[in-house]
Order: sequence, then structure tokens, then C-alpha cells
Amino acid sequence: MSVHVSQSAHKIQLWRRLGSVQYRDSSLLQRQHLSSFSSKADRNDDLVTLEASPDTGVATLRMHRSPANSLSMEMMQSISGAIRKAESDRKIQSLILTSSLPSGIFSAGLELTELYQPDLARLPKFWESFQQLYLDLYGSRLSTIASIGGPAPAAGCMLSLSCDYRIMTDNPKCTIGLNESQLGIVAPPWLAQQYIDVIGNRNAELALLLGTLFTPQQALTVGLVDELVCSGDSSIDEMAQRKAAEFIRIPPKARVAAKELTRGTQIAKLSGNREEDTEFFCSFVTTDTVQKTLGSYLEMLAKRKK
Ligand SMILES: CC/C=C\CC/C=C/CC(=O)SCCNC(=O)CCNC(=O)[C@H](O)C(C)(C)COP(=O)(O)OP(=O)(O)OC[C@H]1O[C@@H](n2cnc3c(N)ncnc32)[C@H](O)[C@@H]1OP(=O)(O)O
Repeated sequence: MSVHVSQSAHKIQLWRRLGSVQYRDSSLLQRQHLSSFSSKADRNDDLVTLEASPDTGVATLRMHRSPANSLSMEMMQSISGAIRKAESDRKIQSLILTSSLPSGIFSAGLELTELYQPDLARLPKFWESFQQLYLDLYGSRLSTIASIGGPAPAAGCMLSLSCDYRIMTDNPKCTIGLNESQLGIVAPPWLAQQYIDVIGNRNAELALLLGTLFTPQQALTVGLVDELVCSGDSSIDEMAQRKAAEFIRIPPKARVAAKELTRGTQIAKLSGNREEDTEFFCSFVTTDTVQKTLGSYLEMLAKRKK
């Protein structure tokens, strides 16, 4: 246990050094007006749908926060709430996480307006909702399957990494990965660790440095996804249902204990370090340099669209 604490403290010190050395001398934030990125709080609860089938033991959680399933605080709380609701039904043993947006986008990651020129009172709660979502999904008693029919960058990739199995549509436009460095930010250690655990240290190191977004074929090669679905094959939903049924055949206690073996340490680590993690995030993301880079990234996204 002491090893984990000291490793975590080391990482935080490293982050703090990055924050203070690299960003200390940045000039004042130049506020930019980006009209297409202006929303903040969601107005309604209609962000996800949970469909539970006690007969099969499978629940399907569909995300539909238009236009890109980006993760606002309310969106993350809705997903967490739906996971807990599915877990509270003892007949449910498996959860399929998917998107029902017409564009197919799985999730565009964190809602960028939560990070750019943020509401400072809301920012810590926003980050705590992100931590909570990770804890709820990664630590779920349910077997979880990500059915990825579209792009899944950054925190969208976290949603898939937190599942037990990942199925992706084989369309080169659908990319997946932790691209944070391209936005001038860095993945938190618990997310980076998931990446390392799934694709191995060297692949993760290079991909984190470059902010790589993998095509489905590349993602399959590095092990970031487990299976691809080609158009013309059986639908991704059918494949996810089949995989869920396979997991359900394993005695639940053994399945949950096996999950605990590989995930328990990381879950305990973040659970014991949430305040420090939140503090670091808030101080890091509000630095002038990070804000400027985020502003430029948002402009680039808006221009690309035009
Ligand atoms: C210590 C730790 C410190 C910091 C850690 C912070 C961690 C951050 C993790 C994150 O998740 S950061 C977010 C990273 N996300 C991205 O980089 C994705 C950006 N989006 C895209 O690349 C693309 O939009 C897409 C590939 C997801 C989809 O492309 P396409 O199908 O061509 O659609 P559009 O680009 O036209 O987008 C549609 C629509 O959605 C809006 N949008 C997209 N992403 C976001 C987002 N993350 N937040 C808010 N809004 C987003 C985009 O502006 C378009 O909106 P319109 O109203 O113009 O339709």
C-alpha cells in the first residue's frame, strides 16, 4: 500500500512541476469569443436511456446528448445514475454502453466548454463527476461492453476503457484514443493507467505523448479494442448482445472477483486521492497557457467544421 501512495505522490509532484515550470511564465489569458461553444449547464435530464431486459439479464445504456455526447457534468451524472440503476436490479448482470446519436459518435470526451473559460465554482464538481463516472463504470459489478459505432476521443475513450470488452465499427473515420496532449492538456494518472493496462506501457507512452487517435484497425492491433464489426456483418448491437450473454454464463461472484483482481488497486488508489486529484486538475486547467491552447483547439474545431 505504501508503494502505491508514494508512486501517486511522485506523479502529483511531477504534475505540479510541469504546471509550475512550463506554465509559470505564461502571459494573461486572452479571452476569445467562440460562439459555437457557448453552452454550459444542460437544461434537461433526457441525456441517456436505460433499457433493462430481466429475461436476458442485459441492460443497454444509450447516450444521446446531441450533438456529440460530450461529457458535461450533468451528462456524467446521468450516466453514473443509469449504471447504478442497472446495478440495483439483481436480475441484470450485464451492461452495454452505446450511443444512439444519428451521427454514431460514441462520445467526444469531456465537454470542452466545461474546461475552457470555466465556471470556477462548478469546475471541482465537474471533475468529481468525472472521477465518479470512472469509479462507477470501471468498478461495476456488471459485465460491461462498449459498443463503439463512432469516434471515441479522450474521455470518450475512457468510457470504453472502463468497460470489460470493446467492440468497434470498422470505419476509418471512427477513431479512438487519448488525444489530450493535442489539446495542451494531459490525461489524469488513473486514466493513463487504464491505457497502460490495456495497450501496454510502450504503446501507451508513445500514444500519450503524441495524442494518437487510432483507426479501428490500429486500435485492434494494439489491443485498444477487442473486436471490429465490418459493415455487412452482423450488427454491432447483436455482437454486443452475444458477448454479454457469454459473460453472463460465468458465475457472477467469480466474474466480479476476477475484475477486482485487475482493477481493485487502481480504484482504491483514486478513491483515496480524490481531493488532491481535483485540486491538481483545477489548478492545471485554469493556467493561462492551458486556457490559450484550449481556445485555439476550439477555434480549430469550429474552422474545420466550416
Ligand atoms: C490533470 C488533468 C488535466 C486535464 C485533463 C482534462 C482531460 C480531458 C479529457 C477530454 O475528454 S478533453 C476533450 C477531448 N475531445 C476532443 O478532442 C474531441 C473534439 N471533437 C472532435 O474531434 C470531433 O468533433 C469528433 C471527432 C468527436 C466528431 O467529428 P464530426 O463528426 O466531424 O463532428 P463535428 O466536429 O462537427 O462536431 C459535432 C458537434 O459537436 C461539437 N463538439 C465536438 N466535440 C466536442 C466537445 N468535446 N465538447 C463540446 N462540443 C463538442 C462540435 O462543436 C459540433 O458542434 P456544432 O454545434 O457546431 O454542431
